[in-house]
Amino acid sequence: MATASDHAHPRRSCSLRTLTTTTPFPHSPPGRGTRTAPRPCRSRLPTRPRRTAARIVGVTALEYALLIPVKDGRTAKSRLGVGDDGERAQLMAAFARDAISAAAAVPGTAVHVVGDEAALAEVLDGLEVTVLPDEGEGQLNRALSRAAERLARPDLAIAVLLADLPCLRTADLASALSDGHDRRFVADAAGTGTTLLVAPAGSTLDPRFGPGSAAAHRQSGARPLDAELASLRLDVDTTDDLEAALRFGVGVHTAKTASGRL
Ligand SMILES: Nc1nc2c(ncn2[C@@H]2O[C@H](COP(=O)(O)OP(=O)(O)OP(=O)(O)O)[C@@H](O)[C@H]2O)c(=O)[nH]1
Ligand SMILES: C=C(OP(=O)(O)O)C(=O)O
Repeated sequence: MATASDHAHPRRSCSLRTLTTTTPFPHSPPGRGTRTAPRPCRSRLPTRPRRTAARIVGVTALEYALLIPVKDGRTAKSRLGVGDDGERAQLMAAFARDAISAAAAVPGTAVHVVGDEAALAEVLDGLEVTVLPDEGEGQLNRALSRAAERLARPDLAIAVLLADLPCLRTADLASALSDGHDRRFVADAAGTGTTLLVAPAGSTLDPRFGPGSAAAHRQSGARPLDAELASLRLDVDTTDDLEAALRFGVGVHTAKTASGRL
């Protein structure tokens, strides 16, 4: 179960855009208000977001479905030269928990992890996400396209955030999601990969993740976001990346898990 110390975010309701109350919300963009600390919720298939309820309480309605693909920890982060398979799996889980915790706090956004629900049970324990099955047969882009098709709705934008972003700050993600209405992406710090792809409502996601994905997304017509968005660009694939992330500042899970490992 996630605790109140998860990125210092209070927990939220699974029905989105919850109620106005008194709990401060540390990483919210200015003026976005506060939240309750409701119960976490997970299910295999998402129900339609309850927008009516959001309208009744007069706060932000659902605008974005955010897909976060997470691999089974046993095969993840093979390029990370830290520890054995088990330790790498623990680090990957910590990166994912920090990224998901920050993402789940963006107003108007529902987080859907794409992956194997049973294998990820511990990683996702207590987080406010739904889980969509990985139907990609080993192909990340296929898994993302299938998940997007499951959620498709004319008024819903769909975005993909990779899970290896232990530094992610809610404000950076909120800023990127609200920067325009076109199909757009955020390149990683190296400029070659992609950490976020956003497809506006009514468009096709057309994900092109993998080696050289920044160029591939640009060629597909997506617009690169040029704002700083530092915490959204620091993906961790290698030990050097992890060191850079630790220097920048990681979330609580990664800080704890990485401690003494480098
Ligand atoms: N569900 C799902 N997630 C994936 C798949 N491939 C990659 N991911 C996730 O996508 C994100 C980016 O992937 P990579 O950086 O290549 O991560 P990785 O495959 O664990 O790392 P390497 O083994 O070093 O390539 C990470 O959050 C992965 O967990 C896939 O086939 N299915
Ligand atoms: C899948 C990607 O991530 P990475 O480069 O971290 O493997 C990507 O950037 O498209």
